[in-house]
Amino acid sequence: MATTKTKIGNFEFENCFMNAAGVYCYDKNELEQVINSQAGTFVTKTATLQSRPGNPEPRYHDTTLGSINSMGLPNLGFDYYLDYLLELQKTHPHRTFFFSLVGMSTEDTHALLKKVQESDFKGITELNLSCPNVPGKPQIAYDLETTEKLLADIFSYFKKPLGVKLPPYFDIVHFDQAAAVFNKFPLTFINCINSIGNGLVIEDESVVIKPKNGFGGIGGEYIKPTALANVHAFYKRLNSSIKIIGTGGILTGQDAFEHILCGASMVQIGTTLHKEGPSAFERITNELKAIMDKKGYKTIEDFRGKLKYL
Ligand SMILES: O=C1NC(=O)NC(C(=O)O)N1
Repeated sequence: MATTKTKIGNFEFENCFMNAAGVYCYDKNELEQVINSQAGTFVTKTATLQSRPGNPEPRYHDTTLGSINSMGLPNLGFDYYLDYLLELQKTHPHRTFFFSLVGMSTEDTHALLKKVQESDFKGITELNLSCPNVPGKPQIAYDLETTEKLLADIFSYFKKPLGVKLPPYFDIVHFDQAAAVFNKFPLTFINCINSIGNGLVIEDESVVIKPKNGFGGIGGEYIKPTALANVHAFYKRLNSSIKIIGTGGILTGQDAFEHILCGASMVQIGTTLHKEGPSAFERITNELKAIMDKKGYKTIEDFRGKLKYL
């Protein structure tokens, strides 16, 4: 029987599936459900220095092919998630979890990361450089000069495992330029992709979410081709020490197989988890194992990154 174990940095995980930040991770109750599922680990909702109510509702809407959201980074605040993560280090000492965070300003981002650096947190930090839904705030990683300066400043003091959550890029030159920036830093991983920002879903004659006149991040089946392209583009360009987390359009084991074939070492599930609940981890894991068994792959390393070209 195939195993879907994986490794990110110096950490091993029993399963290469986890939630995507924003889904099943707002509070202890939701995170506990992911801990108790077949997921290999979890990532918290992106935490900001102070708690945030987020955008006006309705701000999330499922569609046949996926979802649209403009949550606006609602979260219980950095201290809530850090306290819980430190508690889990006592109750689940052999597990490693991800802490997603971002400041509402550059100063806040540094304040957050300095608090993590000074804390006893032993897990992995995911810096969210790609939220498309805070009015007036750009998706940071679309500004590569700012991103490079931010990472240079961060790595002058931050010595714990750190990765970045990226927006989708759509231009080969941007893949080249972004990879050249990321290769300058000791990143543990990059996570491709966040939702495709500022899409518009209409039902009858109306938008379906309230914030920003209905503009929101798109997830689900719609975004798998873009997610796969970003995973593979960076897999081919980054130093092998920087692992890739694949996020976007995972509905089945086949979708996960494709993300790993493109180079992903971990796969995050968002929209499908929101629709199906944590039982999706067991279903998708079993579907992937069945594909691996059929093809004679024992571990994900047997086919990771080995996408064939014509
Ligand atoms: O990074 C994010 N991506 C999303 O699609 N939505 C959330 C949010 O709006 O909080 N954040």
